[in-house]
This record gives sequence, C-alpha cells and structure tokens, in this order.
Amino acid sequence: MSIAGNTTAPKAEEYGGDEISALILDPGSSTTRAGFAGEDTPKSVINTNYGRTAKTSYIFGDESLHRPQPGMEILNPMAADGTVEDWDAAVKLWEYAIRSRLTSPKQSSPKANGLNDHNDEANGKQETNVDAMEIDQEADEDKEFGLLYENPLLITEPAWNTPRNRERAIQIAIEQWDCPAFWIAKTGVLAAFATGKPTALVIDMGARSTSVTPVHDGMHLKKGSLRTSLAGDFVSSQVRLQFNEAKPPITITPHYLVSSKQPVEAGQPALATLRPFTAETEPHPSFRRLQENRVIHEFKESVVELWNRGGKLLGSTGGVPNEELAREPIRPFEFPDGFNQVFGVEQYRPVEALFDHRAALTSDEYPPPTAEMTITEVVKKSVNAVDVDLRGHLLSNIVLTGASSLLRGASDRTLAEITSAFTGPRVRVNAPGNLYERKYASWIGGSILASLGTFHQMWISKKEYEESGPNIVEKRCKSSSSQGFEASVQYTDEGGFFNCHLVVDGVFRNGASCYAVSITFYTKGEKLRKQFDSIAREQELQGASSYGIPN
Ligand SMILES: Nc1ncnc2c1ncn2[C@@H]1O[C@H](COP(=O)(O)OP(=O)(O)OP(=O)(O)O)[C@@H](O)[C@H]1O
Repeated sequence: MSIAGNTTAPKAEEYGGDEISALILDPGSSTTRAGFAGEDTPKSVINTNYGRTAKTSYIFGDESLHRPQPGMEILNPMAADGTVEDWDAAVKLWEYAIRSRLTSPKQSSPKANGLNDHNDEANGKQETNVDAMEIDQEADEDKEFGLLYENPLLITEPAWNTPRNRERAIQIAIEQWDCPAFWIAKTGVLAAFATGKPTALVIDMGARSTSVTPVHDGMHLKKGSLRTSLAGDFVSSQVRLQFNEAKPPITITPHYLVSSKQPVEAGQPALATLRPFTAETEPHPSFRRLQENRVIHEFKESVVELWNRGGKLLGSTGGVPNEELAREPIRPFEFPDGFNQVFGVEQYRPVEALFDHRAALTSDEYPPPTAEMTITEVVKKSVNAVDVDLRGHLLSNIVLTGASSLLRGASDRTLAEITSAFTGPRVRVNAPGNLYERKYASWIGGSILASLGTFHQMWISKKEYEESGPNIVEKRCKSSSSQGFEASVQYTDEGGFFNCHLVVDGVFRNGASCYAVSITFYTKGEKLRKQFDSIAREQELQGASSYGIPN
C-alpha cells in the first residue's frame, strides 16, 4: 500500500503508543460497527435506527428499539446515500456503540454497560436503563476525560463522502472525544485490504447503496467509484410490493402485535389473537414499518434467491416459461401470525431487478429504476472509467461484500452478469465464505490496517490537528487519489546531501501524460520538508508508474 499523503510520522506518544489499540468505527445505514484494531470482528454491532418518544430523545439498541412504546417514532441519522445527515443523532449513536459494548476508558455504572444487557436481575431493572442510556449525564463525565482520550480512531467513509463531513468527523473525534489521533478511510479500500488484495474491484451490497469501488495499489480510483440505490432496502421494498400484489394480498402482522396464534394450513387465513393498542399506547407508524421490515428481512434470508439458471428471469421473449418455473423448488415461509405459504417464482422476482430493471415491481411510492441503476451497468461504467490497462486486473479480482451479498445466489449471478458484460478478460468473483468477513469486510480491513506497525506514521495526531485545523483531513487522508507512488531520492540542500523519501500523490494519468497535484519530501532525521501543491510536472513524471522512480 502506498503511504502517499503522509508527512512526518507522529511520535508514539502522539497517537497513543503501541500498547493502545485504535478504535475502528464503521457506520452503515443499517448497522453501526465498532471495535478494537487487531480483533477479528467488531464487538459492537448496533442497529443504526433509533427510537424517539415524548420522554426520551434517543433510544438505541435492538432490545429497546423493538419494544413498542407510546408514540415511539423510528429515525435514522444517515442520508439515502449512506453519508451522515443528522450529526447530533449520529454522534449519540456512535457514543452508544462505543460505550455499550467496548471497554470504557473509565469505570462506568454497570447499568450503562451493555455487557450486562441481559442481566436484569443483577441490574434490578429492565433493560431500558441500558438502551435509553443517560447520555447527558455521561456526557458531563466525558468532558473531563474525553470518550476516547486513550484511543486513536479510524473511521470509515463511503467513496462519495463530502469534505465537510470528513472535517466534521475529525472535529468530533479530536475536540469532542479527545482522541489522540485520527484517520478516515474508504470502505471499499478497507474491504479490499481485508481480503488481502491491494488491487480489486469491490462491490459492496449494503442496505441503501450498492457501491462499486476500483482499488489500485491500496488507493481508490475516484473516477470509477460509483453507487446505486439498488441494494438491500430496495429488495425489501420489492418484497413488500410483491406481498401487496399477491392474490389475496399478504398483510404483514409483526411479532409485537401477536399475542397468541394457532397453526393453520398453508394459504389459510391466520388464527391469531392480536395485542390491543389504543391511540394513547400505539407507537408511531414508523415503528410498525420497522417491525414489518424485520419480517421482510427474515423472508429475504430464508426464501429470496437470485435467478441463476441462465439468462434473466424475464428474458427478452417474455421470460422463463411457466412450466419451467413450476419445476423449481418451492420454499415455505411462516409469518408471525401463523399465516404460511409456499413460494415458487416469488423467490426470484423481488431480487431480479438488481440486475434487470424491467423486472422491478413499482408503485407511486417506489418509482421504477432505470437500466443505468442495475449492478451490471454500474460495474460496466466503473470499469470503463479506469485506465484500460487496469481493467483486466480489476475484473479478475472482484471482491463481493456487504450483508446483502448474502442473498442466495448473489455471487453466482454477479459472476454471470459481469462475465457476459465483458467478453474479453477473465472475470473472477471473490466472496468471502465466512459470514462475518462478508458482513464486516470494511471494519475488518480497518482493524488490520490500524494494527500494522507501519500504519502508525499515518495517524493525524491531535497536535497536528491543533496546528492545522480540521482541513488537515483533506490534505492527509486524500479523498481523490488515482495513482500514488513513492521513491527514495537524494535531496540536496545548501551544499549537503540528505537521504529522503519522496511521495507523489494524486497522479492523474491521462493517456501517456501524468500530472502531479502534490509532492512531499520528508525525512525522519532533521526537519526537511517541502510541499508543492497543484503543480504540473508532466516532463519529470512521464512514464512513471508505481514505485517507478529509480533510487
Ligand atoms: N442473510 C441475509 N440475506 C439477505 N439479506 C441480508 C442478509 N443479512 C442482511 N441482509 C440485508 O443486508 C442489508 C444490510 O447490509 P449492510 O449491513 O452491509 O448495510 P450497511 O453497511 O449498514 O448499509 P449501507 O451500506 O447502505 O450504509 C439489509 O438490507 C439487510 O436486510
């Protein structure tokens, strides 16, 4: 991995030293993952949705979130593209994710320690104490210590994150949480890193976005980094529409509404007793929707599958014949109220539009997707946006991650689609077999990266932040590098020779020309550092490639 973007290495005491583990925070729109560098999986995986009632502003954690409370509304701090929209809520959620499952820098009340979540007897109270944490009271204590005063923080971001958001993140980490050091890294790059591939095309199928990120030598190629909203939430909406269009329509009665049920034959109406709610006790409609989505999620896990018997489900001549579909295996599914049914072609329909927009079910609420939004088209556009020499390499190193890639048949269908879209190069899809590696690839990449000894020189220390301000994050954690390279050179200064290291970052290749936007010299000895911004050095750099400048 290139270390482009670095200046001088912070001293051990500036980033907390080798004994202190960095904290890795990977915020997604469905779940928020947090844990310590060097560990295999995030210890803290928290639902990103949160609840709000007239009495409590923030209700976090699955246990409380799924318990109906009068007027409880469900909100999410992330925007439709997976970047942070509501910073106040996001920060409270992240603090909860860190405090509730991870070691606190100070002894906190067992009530506020998520490790005791299920120990109601010992706590002597319901779990509400934990989930609706008394954040304001804790915040006062944090003013004294800082939430992460010992731990450097590595936070992940989507490729399309804005500079303003990145600055906000470092501000929160250093000013609010008192972190000794900070770094922000692209989810795609980290996922490639987790699978040990410095060069890869990462397809991350999440909840609100499927992103495609070309990664070369550990750096994301901005031009080819794209997203589509055809992801897990889209599939959930397709399942919902399919239930609505069934004859008779299938009504989802979520678990919290069912007080008892009796077994019924497949396809027969449910025989369930429902819990009564009045206008005073009823939660907000968004609560019911969240609970319905949980049922849909179970349906996606156990029934939905991508069509993998050749071609598209609909086909150009009207689709796979009914007789052929009738031979396909069927899958049963029981709803929380006991209604149950077997599903044949309905297994394939709600997910087909990920690759074939014509297959989408639509309504006023869910307008039809366009052809350009399908995963195949986004991959094509991404690959065609990068240097022609690199395309084959990327296609033979496709990494499939994100929890929605766990949809049955997702990796086979992805392989088939991309293979037919690119006839020349060999296409290979690497989808980690381990569930956690698939779901938490970006977090795991961050965990590996931040525990490498060589990464220590990357941290932006608190001291550097205080000297330069929040926009140091733009200078150091480059948001748009296409190809960086580095070399050791001799630099002459006032008659003497110094061995120093040259890092060229942000080299944009345009045919045979190269343009450098930033060059930094640095040594580990005496202070010797010069930075030139926005200079074009076509002559010197022509023909240079990674590590291509001779010593
Ligand atoms: N086993 C599974 N089968 C099918 N879908 C699944 C499975 N597990 C999780 N999902 C779906 O994956 C989505 C969540 O994916 P993921 O956790 O990667 O998203 P995220 O990173 O939080 O969100 P985003 O990438 O949009 O910011 C949800 O839509 C969920 O229903």
